[in-house]
Amino acid sequence: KLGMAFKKDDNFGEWYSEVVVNSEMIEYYDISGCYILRPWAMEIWELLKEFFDAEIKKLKLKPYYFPLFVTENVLQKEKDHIEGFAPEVAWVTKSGKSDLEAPIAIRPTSETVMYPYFSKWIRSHRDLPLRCNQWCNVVRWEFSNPTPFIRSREFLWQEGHTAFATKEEADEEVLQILELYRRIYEEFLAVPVSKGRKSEMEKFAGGLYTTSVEAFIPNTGRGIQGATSHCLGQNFAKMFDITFENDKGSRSMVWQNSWAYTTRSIGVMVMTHGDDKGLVLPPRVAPLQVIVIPVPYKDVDTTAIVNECKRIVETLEKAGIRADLDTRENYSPGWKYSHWEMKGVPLRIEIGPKDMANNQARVVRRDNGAKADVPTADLVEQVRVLLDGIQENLFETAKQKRDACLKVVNTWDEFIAALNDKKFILAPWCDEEEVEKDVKARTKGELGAAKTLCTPFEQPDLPEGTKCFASGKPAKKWSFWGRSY
Ligand SMILES: O=C1CCCN[C@@H]1CCCn1cnc2cc(F)c(F)cc2c1=O
Ligand SMILES: [Mg+2]
Repeated sequence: KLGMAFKKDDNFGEWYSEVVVNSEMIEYYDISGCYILRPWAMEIWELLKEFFDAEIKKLKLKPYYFPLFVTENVLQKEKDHIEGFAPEVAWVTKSGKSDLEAPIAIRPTSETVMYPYFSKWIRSHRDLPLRCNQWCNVVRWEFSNPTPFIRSREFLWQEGHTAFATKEEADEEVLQILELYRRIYEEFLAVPVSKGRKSEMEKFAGGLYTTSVEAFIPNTGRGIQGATSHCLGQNFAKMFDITFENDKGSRSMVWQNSWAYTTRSIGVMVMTHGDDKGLVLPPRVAPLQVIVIPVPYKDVDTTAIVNECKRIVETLEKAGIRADLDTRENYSPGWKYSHWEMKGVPLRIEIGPKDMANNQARVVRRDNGAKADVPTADLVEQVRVLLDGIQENLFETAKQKRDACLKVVNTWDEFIAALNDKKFILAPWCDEEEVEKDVKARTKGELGAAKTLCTPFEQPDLPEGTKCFASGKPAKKWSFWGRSY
């Protein structure tokens, strides 16, 4: 099937669903909220994982794998850790025809699975820091509208869980990981994000503080959390008795962090860069960076053209560029152009008789459609330049679009107008939770309520006497507000 039935600016939901299927990333599954991730998605996940895993190994993280299952009493260990989450927990209650003695939960996150063993493994300060990361799936039986990559009942993620002797070490690592998440989004997925701190109401209830990278989807005017890095303080050390003998011979509780990014990141990339021809892939995460297509001509030697295409692919692959050719006889060149545009391949190379005669290649960019005739002798160099140019252009374009949606407001009326205008709102806030709750109450409705997305680390100047947009009280900080996913 070629071409898109829905336009991105007309029907975003249907457009998105069509792009992820037509680009062969996703196959819908017969259980709601569950999706099949096909190679075109998994290869992107693996490219991100390759980068992130290498970076956390530099930070001395060790790979672990903990069980998928957790007992009821362990999961319930701490009320405020999973309070409010209970409806999302999936349970195994039978094996075959017989009931299990006690129901077993499928991990929605792994704190309660891991921390009893952290308690066992950490005895003295020589056992610290403990740095554990696992790549796995988690299950959260959510009921709000399921969306491929963005909100699914099972998703893939990495979850890092670390323990330190001091708060300083924990605080430092929280930000080191957050910077890696910024790089995942900005340097690989070409998606601009804002680093900041979650409010007391929006943070992970079991932790001390939460930092996150926040993205924004202009088409829906919704913020979306890209990844999160929590300092847990000593809360879980207290719950799970994770202590160590310090150098004074007494016992101290450890300081812990936990952090994650998920396959949601792929969905954010699709939403950000996709267009009405389909997916648009940033080269650094493109499973295929160049597709070479022979353009045969009547009574011209097709074999020579195909051989030239093979030679070009080999040359590009030797240079570390992910390239392939499409020699399928039963499809026209035009059909192939549309197919590989739908899949978002950053560069297309067309080789026809004229190109052969002139020892050149016709190179076409997916992001802006620009065409160039490149001498085959310069091809590797030019392809590298073009791929870097596409990566940069996608990021800058996304940044400009996101910044065009940014609205600084100072009053309630400005806030409501900006909210209804699908803006990414920056507003002065008195930092009172009651006010946050009040804004939620006053903005709830069909599209969901507005909430704080994060308080950006980069704070604009806050002139003395600036009032909170919602309460009129003295503002303490600038925060991002908006509807969200
Ligand atoms: O966000 C992270 C990073 C990786 C490790 N976990 C933390 C906090 C997860 C917060 N959270 C998030 N969702 C949950 C859903 C549940 F069903 C449940 F039982 C518990 C949770 C839950 O604790
Ligand atoms: Mg949730």
